[in-house]
Amino acid sequence: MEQSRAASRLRIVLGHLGSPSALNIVGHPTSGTVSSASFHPQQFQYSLDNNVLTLEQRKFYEENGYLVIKNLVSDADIQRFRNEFEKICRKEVKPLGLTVMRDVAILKSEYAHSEKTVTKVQDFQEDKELFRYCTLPEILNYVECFTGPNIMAMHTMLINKPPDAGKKTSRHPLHQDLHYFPFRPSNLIVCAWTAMEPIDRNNGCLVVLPGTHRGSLKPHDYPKWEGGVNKMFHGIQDYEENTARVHLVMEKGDTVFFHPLLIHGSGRNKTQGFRKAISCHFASADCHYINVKGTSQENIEKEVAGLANKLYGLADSVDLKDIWMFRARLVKGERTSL
Ligand SMILES: CC(C)CC(=O)SCCNC(=O)CCNC(=O)[C@H](O)C(C)(C)COP(=O)(O)OP(=O)(O)OC[C@H]1O[C@@H](n2cnc3c(N)ncnc32)[C@H](O)[C@@H]1OP(=O)(O)O
Ligand SMILES: Nc1ncnc2c1ncn2[C@@H]1O[C@H](COP(=O)(O)OP(=O)(O)OP(=O)(O)O)[C@@H](O)[C@H]1O
Ligand SMILES: O=C(O)CCC(=O)C(=O)O
Ligand SMILES: [Fe+2]
Ligand SMILES: [Mg+2]
Repeated sequence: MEQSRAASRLRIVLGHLGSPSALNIVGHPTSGTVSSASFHPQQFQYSLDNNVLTLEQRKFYEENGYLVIKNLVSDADIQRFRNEFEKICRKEVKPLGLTVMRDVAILKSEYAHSEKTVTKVQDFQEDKELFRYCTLPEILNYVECFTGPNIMAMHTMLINKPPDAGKKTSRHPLHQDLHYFPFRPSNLIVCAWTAMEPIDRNNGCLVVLPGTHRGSLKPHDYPKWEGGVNKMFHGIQDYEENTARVHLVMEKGDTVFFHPLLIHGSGRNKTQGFRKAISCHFASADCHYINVKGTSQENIEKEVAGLANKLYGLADSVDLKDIWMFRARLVKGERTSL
């Protein structure tokens, strides 16, 4: 109660921010003045006013760029995602537009099609079962705290990190997801990533550098790893070696929401199991596309355009924007811009 009153006061203080929810004042009007010593408007630039996050959770995200919600997705839902993923691996279903990735270390192996050859599937927006993840009310309830009410699912993945074949290729180098995205503003983008089983340092949990979302987008390129690097797994070349890394140990169903500038990666899978997580990047439909030519993102755009050319015969000059518009899906509210 105390918190929601504080929140409604904040809405008044922060009215100038201009977000629709910031102007939508609910609760008790307050005529008293608010001491600037107890409120720091500038600290609330990464999340929107809402009655979902506690003040503590909101402050944590503002400071750290991520927020873990325990036990958010049910076992029953996770089992359904798992079943559908297995069907995809066995080629019993072939969703339109889906990209199937194999780990660079096992490309030449002789496995039959099974979950043992698939490292990741991307762009499952046409798969009803998997896409349910992006529409779960419990997920969207939190997403809205960052995107506001008009929500687009922009990018989807189910990651099946394989046992490391000895070359450390199962690692994901430290990166910022915004490197891959030609839309802004970054503060209206958030990733939801749900552990489909217990995940810790043994099977390669997410590793984050807290607070790095407050920095800028850094140049990315392939890390110079001896054992090889997966296609498009770009990493940051010159991050602060001294920045504290935090390993996110998660239980099945736990979900982390994180900012697209947060530097993160994941470690090697030292177990014999395939470590599974499902995720979606959401953005406010009010975001706009940008032209990345002349920016540090040009290298990834060229690579994606090259792939589109090879796989679909699209012109090399194809604008990334068109690909994003085509696979983006509205999940709540109105499709205003993206
Ligand atoms: C925020 C978010 C976006 C962050 C990220 O997810 S970062 C990682 C994003 N990664 C991607 O988007 C990768 C997309 N992957 C793909 O499109 C596919 O997996 C492809 C790389 C095109 C492979 O497609 P596939 O149908 O398997 O085609 P092929 O078996 O004929 O292979 C075509 C050529 O690609 C090579 N390849 C396949 N998988 C990998 C790999 N994991 N690492 C490095 N190279 C790879 C393969 O050796 C082949 O090369 P060539 O024989 O043509 O020289
Ligand atoms: N010193 C480093 N230089 C560059 N990248 C690093 C460094 N340390 C970690 N990383 C990146 O961060 C990711 C996670 O690191 P982490 O230390 O958890 O994984 P790991 O080295 O595979 O396993 P572990 O340290 O638990 O044996 C790695 O995949 C790697 O991409
Ligand atoms: O290893 C993971 O599950 C996270 C991968 C990741 O950060 C990404 O694909 O952008
Ligand atoms: Fe990522
Ligand atoms: Mg390490």
